[in-house]
Amino acid sequence: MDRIALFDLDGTLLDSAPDIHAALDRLMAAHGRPGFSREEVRLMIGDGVPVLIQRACAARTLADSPGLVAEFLADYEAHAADETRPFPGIPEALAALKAGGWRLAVCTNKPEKAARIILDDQGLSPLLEAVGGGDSFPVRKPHPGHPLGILARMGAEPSRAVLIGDHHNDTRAAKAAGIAAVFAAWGYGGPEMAEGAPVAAAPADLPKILAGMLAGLLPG
Ligand SMILES: O=C(O)COP(=O)(O)O
Ligand SMILES: [Mg+2]
Repeated sequence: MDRIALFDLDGTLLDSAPDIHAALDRLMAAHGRPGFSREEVRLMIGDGVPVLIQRACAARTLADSPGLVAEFLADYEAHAADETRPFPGIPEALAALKAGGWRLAVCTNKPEKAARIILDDQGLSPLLEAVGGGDSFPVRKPHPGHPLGILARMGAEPSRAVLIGDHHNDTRAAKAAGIAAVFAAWGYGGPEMAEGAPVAAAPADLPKILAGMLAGLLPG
């Protein structure tokens, strides 16, 4: 019986804010602007890099442009795995799910190239069947076409999947796609972003919660 766990990346599998913050502050400094606090950066993460840059530019009265996005990405890709690490308990939770027969994939608004750089660096890529980034499809979360596109690549049914994420973009994409959702409370989103989805307090809780949800999924 097929079962698929789709994981969000930033704030769910990875504590990636330190490297995003550092690259964003370098971009601001290069353009004569002050940097941000870590909390400010966490609140700007979730809608992909173009929106991150848009938000940062708006906060620093800097003209937003595709050039700035490219400038950020070139720097970020070179430093994406400097300090970024899986949250404590994530490697163990992924290994337990995999051993329990779950097929694992990533559904992130982070650009696919940067996502793959970190997943390779942290040795997580061999556990994953697919990685769909914010630039891998014509749409991204909260659009349901993002997780549905990944499931289609895997030849898998939405009714057999659970999407685990830390942002309302995750819970909304899952709901619109007919995919079960779990909210990752250890991430960057406030508790209101669960929007009614079951909440996992820590990565170690995932195997049990997902096993319980599987019982509620359609047989097949
Ligand atoms: O890069 C972002 O803004 C968000 O990425 P995520 O979808 O993995 O949380
Ligand atoms: Mg996230």
